[in-house]
Amino acid sequence: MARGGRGGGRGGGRGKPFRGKGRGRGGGGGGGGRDTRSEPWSDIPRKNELFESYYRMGGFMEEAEFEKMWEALQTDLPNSFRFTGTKSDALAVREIFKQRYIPAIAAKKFEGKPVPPPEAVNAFPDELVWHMKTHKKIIRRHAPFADFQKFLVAEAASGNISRQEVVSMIPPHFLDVKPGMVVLDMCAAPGSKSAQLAEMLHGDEEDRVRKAANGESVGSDEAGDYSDDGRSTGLLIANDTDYKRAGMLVHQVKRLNFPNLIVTQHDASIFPSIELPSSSEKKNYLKYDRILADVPCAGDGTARKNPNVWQKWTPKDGLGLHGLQLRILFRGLQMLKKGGRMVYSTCSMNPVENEAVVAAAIEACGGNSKVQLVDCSDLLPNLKRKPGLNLWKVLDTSQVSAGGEKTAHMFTSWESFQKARAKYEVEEPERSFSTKITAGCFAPIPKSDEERIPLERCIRVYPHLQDTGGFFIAVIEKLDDIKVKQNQNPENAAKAQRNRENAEKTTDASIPTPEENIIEADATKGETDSEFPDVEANLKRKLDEPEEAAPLKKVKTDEVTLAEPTENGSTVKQESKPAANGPSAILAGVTDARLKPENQSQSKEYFEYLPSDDATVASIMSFFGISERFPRDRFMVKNKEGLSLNKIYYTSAMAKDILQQNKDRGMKFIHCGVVMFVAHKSKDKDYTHAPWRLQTEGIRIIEPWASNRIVNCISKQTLRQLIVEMFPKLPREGEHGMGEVGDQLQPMDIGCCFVRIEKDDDQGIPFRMVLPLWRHPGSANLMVDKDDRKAMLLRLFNEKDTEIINHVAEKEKAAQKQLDEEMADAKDEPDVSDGEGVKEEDIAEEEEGAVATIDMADA
Ligand SMILES: C[S@@+](CC[C@H](N)C(=O)[O-])C[C@H]1O[C@@H](n2cnc3c(N)ncnc32)[C@H](O)[C@@H]1O
Repeated sequence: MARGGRGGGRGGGRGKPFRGKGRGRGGGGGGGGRDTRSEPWSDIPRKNELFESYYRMGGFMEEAEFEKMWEALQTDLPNSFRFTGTKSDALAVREIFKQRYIPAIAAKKFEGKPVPPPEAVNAFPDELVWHMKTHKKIIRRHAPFADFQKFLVAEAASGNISRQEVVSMIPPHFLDVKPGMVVLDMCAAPGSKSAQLAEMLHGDEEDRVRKAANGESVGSDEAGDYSDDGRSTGLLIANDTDYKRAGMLVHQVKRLNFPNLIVTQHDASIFPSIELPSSSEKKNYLKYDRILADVPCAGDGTARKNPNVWQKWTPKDGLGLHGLQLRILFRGLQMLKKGGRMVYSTCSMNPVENEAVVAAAIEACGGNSKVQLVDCSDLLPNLKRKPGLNLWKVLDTSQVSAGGEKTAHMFTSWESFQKARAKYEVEEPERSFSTKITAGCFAPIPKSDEERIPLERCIRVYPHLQDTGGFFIAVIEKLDDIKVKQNQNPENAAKAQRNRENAEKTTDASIPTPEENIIEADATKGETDSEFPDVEANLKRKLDEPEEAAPLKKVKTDEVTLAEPTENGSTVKQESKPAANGPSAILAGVTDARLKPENQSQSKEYFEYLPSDDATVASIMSFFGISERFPRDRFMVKNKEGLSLNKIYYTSAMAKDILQQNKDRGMKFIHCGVVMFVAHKSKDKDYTHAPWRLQTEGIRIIEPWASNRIVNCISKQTLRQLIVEMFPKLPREGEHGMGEVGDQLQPMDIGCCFVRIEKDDDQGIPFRMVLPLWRHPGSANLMVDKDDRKAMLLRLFNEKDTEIINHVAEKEKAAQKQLDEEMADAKDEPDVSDGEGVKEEDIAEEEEGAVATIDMADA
């Protein structure tokens, strides 16, 4: 259902996704600071000796592998995009793209050489993901690229194409989401993966709803749970802690028109337990079938598009983020259902942010018997990948204030690090070691085969493997409830609290001071595992520019105990004491946040449901002849008073349960609901019996259940007329006939209608569309804005320069011109023309059309 009218676009279609500047991964953590990829940065040398030395020396990959990766990092990242929406719709748009643009581009030469056309990325199924190596400058300036670029921009604005980095598309594929599942995206902004997850949850719902409305049976099968009369019963909660980025997330997911989607703004490491209605005294909390933790990271895998990596990356970034990453992953595992699946991902290649986090989280959960890494070699089989690491070194990034030979050191185990620290405590007490290094940063040393965590099941995607960015993915399944550890001994509790505070400081201090960026250490021959030689000069490098403020500052751990919400909301207690500086200490505050109910009053959004017998809803349902089977109790308004004033939204049953049950608990819900009806304000008494308009956003949800106000547009030429003319005339003295649509509209009352356009291969209509249309007294107006009309003309008719005609506006303009001229010509004359030729009715219609256009944007 989700997507809207599927005509000009998918509901509003106003947003221009993936354009302009956005902040990079991590919202500011290390290399994930401000993303300047849309700015020219060819003058920035792709050099960062720290980065190079760290990856060369860390034992993360073979020398030859490293060389290939390094070479790839020196080159620009191909542009990539994917076709979005239901599979059949996505395939249809892909076909237009393939047939119309690929041959023309393939025949093109630039400066005498053939230009490589866009290519399907074969790591993904059905040729739905493409990338293009041709430089943007060529694409923008030269036909046929310019035409193709126009198509890309129009379809991206309409929501049929999504520009997204290839590697960023991988994690949702490993999550194996099916309709009916409850899914949480913990760090979701700007929302490209949330969009993928929503599509997966949505499945082939629209076909099923139509079948259900026609009386055919649909329900649950292997493909998913559609038991809500063909609708997918699942839910997606997309969360981000950062206020601004959460705003971007709302903008992005609003376009999906998915009634099963809630956006929240919480710190994922203390994500609140969401209450569900309960039939008994016992509290009931939401647990998730699937969780994505695409965590903030240092982002060195984005070096091909992100100059910050070259300018600012230090090994300190990853170390600083390890604690937060671990807390987020652990919190996710707590909230996962038994049998559920979680994907942890970063766009960093640093094991401290990757395998170390995964291993520490698995250990903290109680090992392989509780949560286990999944072997995903059979998923996306064409994806070129490398196994996760079982061994790596951890760099001590501290500074030695005393003189002496300055060398940074890498350690392979927590023990050797501790030993070195102990030695220096005696011999050189002023020598400091990085406080960010914890036991969990090191590769685990298993006591037995059974205990061994098969980290090779993690997935590493390196830039040179298939010309992408770098990425890390781990897929974890929850086998059993996690019995989490808690200190009951007050001394231990106090210690854990101190450790927790240190861990917080550690995380918050992810913005390095200039001194901290100077990695210097005395040689500790024989004590450390290896040295990090020959980087003295670059280690002393100063970072003058402060990093962008990181959302990480918002990390708060309000609770001391380790707690997993159980079925009854209590916490599971006590097992053993945490090792100081070990993962347990970092995790000591991971639980659901204590919600403050008063937060609710600060919330900008109200979500008030209308009663199922609401008179306004009843009149709308009756006007459009909506089947009794369509639920009446899921309509919502967004004002405090709960009145149906301007807009009526629709949500799924589960979204409603959650919003209502948690209304006064202090949850920060910042978006939910698809706008379904908008009040049609007019002084004209003719309209008062039909005062609500259908909206592109929600039209596909309700249309299968309608029996009134349906107009079938059969001919592609009629459709073209409806698109090109803003106000085509209804049949009247042979003027603007509007074909079969005009005939059907003629006997109808004034008000809104559904226009159905069925898929028709013979005519070149690639998929089914449903669009709202307002029947005026003498004309009709497809309620689709100009940009979407242009996108439809390009997609369906391959017309790129056709002007949209607005007879009413033209007449009004002509009348005004005439009026101005007459006034100028006859200053002495007492009377002026009254704008002959422009009928008042037409002006009114134009004004209403304008209102409709504005409202569709759902400002
Ligand atoms: C790598 S980005 C996520 C990208 C996103 N998954 C996508 O595909 O569009 C990491 C996000 O984590 C957010 N973040 C940072 N700390 C967080 C925290 N403690 N809780 C939740 N989100 C956090 C950042 O604001 C940032 O948007």
